[in-house]
Amino acid sequence: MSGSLKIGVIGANGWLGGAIVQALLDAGIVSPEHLVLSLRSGEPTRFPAARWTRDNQDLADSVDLLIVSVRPADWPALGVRAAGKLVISVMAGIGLERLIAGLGSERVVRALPNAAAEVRASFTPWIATPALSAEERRLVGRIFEACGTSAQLESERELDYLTGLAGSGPAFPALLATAMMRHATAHGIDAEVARQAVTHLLVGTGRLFEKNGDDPANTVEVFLDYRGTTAAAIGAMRANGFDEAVGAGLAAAFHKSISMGLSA
Ligand SMILES: NC(=O)C1=CN([C@@H]2O[C@H](COP(=O)(O)OP(=O)(O)OC[C@H]3O[C@@H](n4cnc5c(N)ncnc54)[C@H](O)[C@@H]3O)[C@@H](O)[C@H]2O)C=CC1
Ligand SMILES: O=C(O)[C@@H]1CCC=N1
Repeated sequence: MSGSLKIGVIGANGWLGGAIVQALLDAGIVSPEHLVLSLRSGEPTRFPAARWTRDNQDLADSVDLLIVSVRPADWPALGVRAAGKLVISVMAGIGLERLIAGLGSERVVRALPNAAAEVRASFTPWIATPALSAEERRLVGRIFEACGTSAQLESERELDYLTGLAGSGPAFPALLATAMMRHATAHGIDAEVARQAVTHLLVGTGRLFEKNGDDPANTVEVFLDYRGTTAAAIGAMRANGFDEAVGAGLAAAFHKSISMGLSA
């Protein structure tokens, strides 16, 4: 199906849409002359060899695969019909039923990449309607493997849950890093030194997890065994509600994913 596959991306001037387009080009899944990209206002800043348009219906009519990457609040006004087309939506919260009804296509995928698609390191859960063929599912897998790694799910409830854990995910280590930097600088540590420290600890921990393929809880246990500084810190963090705060945050994202879909 790929090679001469024509791909259209609505919202390609945005953060995630642009990251996906770059990943598709880097992986050779599409060539620039087979890309049709849309933007709402201004001038395109990237992908000069692609065809840019402001006419989303013309874009949908011109391509084999349509990717919708506008914000959920912009979905109701989009009004694009894509009967007979394969469509991938990366919008948080908009469920398969609404996508099928709005687009007029039965071949729809809901996917939740994250911001790390920009560096080909997104984990992307996705779910497809039964109408997708095995070949189309392989294509969807290839697209999200180009953005990092991916997993096809069986239930939309899992996708709603993972909208927080995976889609919003990079924001949470960033939140931890912000709290650590704030504390360090309040204790007189130079801001640039603190920034380097938290950046390397996030990158380094991620690499260790990848290398060991281990349950993160084992890493925590190994550190607790020293009964030293780390155990003192973890004990104090847990006594102050660390686990409960993370759980409440993920539950809030799960509920928001469902409620956004009802209101958007
Ligand atoms: N940024 C992220 O980390 C993630 C984003 N998402 C989802 O991806 C979607 C896009 O998010 P971002 O790229 O972050 O937002 P963004 O605001 O950077 O990009 C959205 C783009 O869509 C354009 N747009 C809006 N209406 C349009 C229309 N009618 N025609 C053409 N273009 C139009 C906007 O001008 C903007 O450039 C959202 O639905 C979001 O829920 C999902 C997971 C992660
Ligand atoms: O925050 C949101 O609503 C989604 C998930 C990450 C970006 N957009």
